[in-house]
Amino acid sequence: MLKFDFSNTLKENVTGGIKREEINSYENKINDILSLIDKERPGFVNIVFNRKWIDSVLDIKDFVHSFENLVVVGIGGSALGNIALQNTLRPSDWNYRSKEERNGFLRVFVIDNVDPDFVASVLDRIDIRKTLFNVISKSGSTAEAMANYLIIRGLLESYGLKPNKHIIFTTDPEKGVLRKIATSENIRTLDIPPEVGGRFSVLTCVGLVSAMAAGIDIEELYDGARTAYNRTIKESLWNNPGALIALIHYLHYLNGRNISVMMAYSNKLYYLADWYRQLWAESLGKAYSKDGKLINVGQTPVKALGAVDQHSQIQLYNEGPDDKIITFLKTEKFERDIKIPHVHNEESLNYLQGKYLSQLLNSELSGTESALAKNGRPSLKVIFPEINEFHVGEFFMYYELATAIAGELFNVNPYDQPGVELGKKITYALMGRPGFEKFNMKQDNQNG
Ligand SMILES: O=P(O)(O)OC[C@H]1O[C@](O)(CO)[C@@H](O)[C@@H]1O
Repeated sequence: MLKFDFSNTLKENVTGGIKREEINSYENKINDILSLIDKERPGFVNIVFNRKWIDSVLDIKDFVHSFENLVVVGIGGSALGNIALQNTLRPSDWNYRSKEERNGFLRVFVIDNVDPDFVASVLDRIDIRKTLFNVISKSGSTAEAMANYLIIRGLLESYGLKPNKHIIFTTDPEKGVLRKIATSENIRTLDIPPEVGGRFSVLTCVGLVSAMAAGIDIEELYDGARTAYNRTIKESLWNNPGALIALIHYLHYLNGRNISVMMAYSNKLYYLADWYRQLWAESLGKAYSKDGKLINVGQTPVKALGAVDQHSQIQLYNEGPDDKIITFLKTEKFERDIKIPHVHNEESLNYLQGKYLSQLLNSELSGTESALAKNGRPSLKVIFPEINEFHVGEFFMYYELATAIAGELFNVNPYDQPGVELGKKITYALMGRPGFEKFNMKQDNQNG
């Protein structure tokens, strides 16, 4: 199981920490929240207790595996889970490996942004005839996903390839333009459960298709997620990582720590921090409380990579404003390791020669953690015994649950995102979409 270390968030170890008694005083409230969650079973929980989503993906397994490349087209919650799964559970050179080295599994690319240089570079790299595109959009209307869909569709047609042989849609079961096109053109579709928001959707078909395509064990992901759920619902507060993540972040926020840094000491785990950023930001950054009061709450999630950001951010974290709570992600087992050879008879290099890179990286984590603690700065640690499907499934569920619990503590609705709508409407107006003319308030500023 994933391991957690909350000791450096506590007053007894770190001057800026929280007192145990303060945490204990929330025990009843947390128990009430957990009972509510177990009673209501939010959509992101229900999916892992239902085989439907795994089965619907397995139904198209042969079709998916008849291709060499899978390109996911989507953005935000329709992309970040895919990116996290691929980068965490596949080696970083996966897409450069030969088919044999990939054991016949597909290369996976994700086109999220509408940066033309980026989109062109992905499309240049793949043989379109051997490529399946999974266009993912829950709403079926997001401008970036739709634009990139139209581009790949145009490309397929220019090659004389039938769209319904190269595209699948992952979208709402009823609503949206993708559903409409799918019905009229007989394009394969997978459903996103309407009650699961994009940032909570990684374990729906949204993340499962690309995972299966790359040979990731989707059953294990689910096992890990279910284990995390059961532990969160059953365990008492001090043995309950999901509840403690939420409560400790909330209490530190009340003490002025309005930034939540997730710092991974593993390039693979870094992509989980990217996924977490959307989850924590969109879910908890809200203007209004559930009872309609203007509160403007939210903790800004920041991602960082150890040891790289020790040489960029750590000065600030140690000595700058005391406004951060830091989460370290650590792995106890790297897939590979490299021994640093004895090359020089040189005193100042002897502490490195003969050691392993994993030892150096994890020592750097300990050094950073201890230095922060000495400076009174709180941190917690999530420890992966190894980076595998089970633990990644656990991680997703713990953080989704922590977000739901934090939503109750902050008294906000963690499942909506009204703040992204206005910008979307202005974009539609600038691009000339009928019905949005009145939002064209930025026209004068356009193009400088
Ligand atoms: O899956 P969709 O509907 O295209 O939405 C993509 C993303 O856009 C948002 O609605 C707003 O950024 C996110 O919540 C969502 O994950």
